[in-house]
Amino acid sequence: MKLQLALDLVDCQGAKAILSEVHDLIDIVEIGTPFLLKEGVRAITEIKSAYPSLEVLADVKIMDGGDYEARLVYNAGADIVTVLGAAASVTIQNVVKAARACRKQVLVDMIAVEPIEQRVMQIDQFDVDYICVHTGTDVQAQGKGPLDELQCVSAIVRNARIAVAGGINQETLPPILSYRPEIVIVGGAITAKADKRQAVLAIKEVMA
Ligand SMILES: O=C([C@H](O)CO)[C@H](O)[C@H](O)COP(=O)(O)O
Repeated sequence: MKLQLALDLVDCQGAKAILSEVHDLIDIVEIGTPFLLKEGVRAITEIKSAYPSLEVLADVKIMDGGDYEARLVYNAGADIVTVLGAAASVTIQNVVKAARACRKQVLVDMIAVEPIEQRVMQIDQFDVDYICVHTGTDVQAQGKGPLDELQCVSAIVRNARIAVAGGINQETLPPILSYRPEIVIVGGAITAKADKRQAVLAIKEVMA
């Protein structure tokens, strides 16, 4: 099981400051969507150059132009690229082709896909590396989390590995772990804390 740290509301300087505190404790660093919108793909290159031993996931949330956008991001240094489960199947399949050509990986973000079951079963046939159950920040604000969808998706996925994201913290993590996701994605529960290293250590203690 891997811990992915999502860096969303940062710039390159802020991201490097956080990583200087916790880089040795995490497995994957996510260049979050707001971070990418703010800094562009150069953020991927800067972070990968600074921390080459970390896997870098670029949360570009590809919705179209699967081959072009995936290659753009892989060439910037990303190890994993995200594509939306809401995108056309051909878009997801084009991202997978680009990933295999670049010897990189694909995570399909199921954010806001309803009903999720049938679409997950379709996508699980596309040779994607990860399928991510994800409760977006706007839906989190309505008091919702990823647990119910994770229970459903864990029961039907046969090929892809499972990732989970959406407001995960020390308190909400234990029931999530019972479904043994391959990647646990945590953002605000770490980055909003004054002592980020202690926050990561607390999360890892629950994961152990
Ligand atoms: O992908 C994310 C969201 O859509 C904002 O871009 C976050 O990185 C993801 O939800 C993890 O962050 P937290 O929900 O703060 O743990």
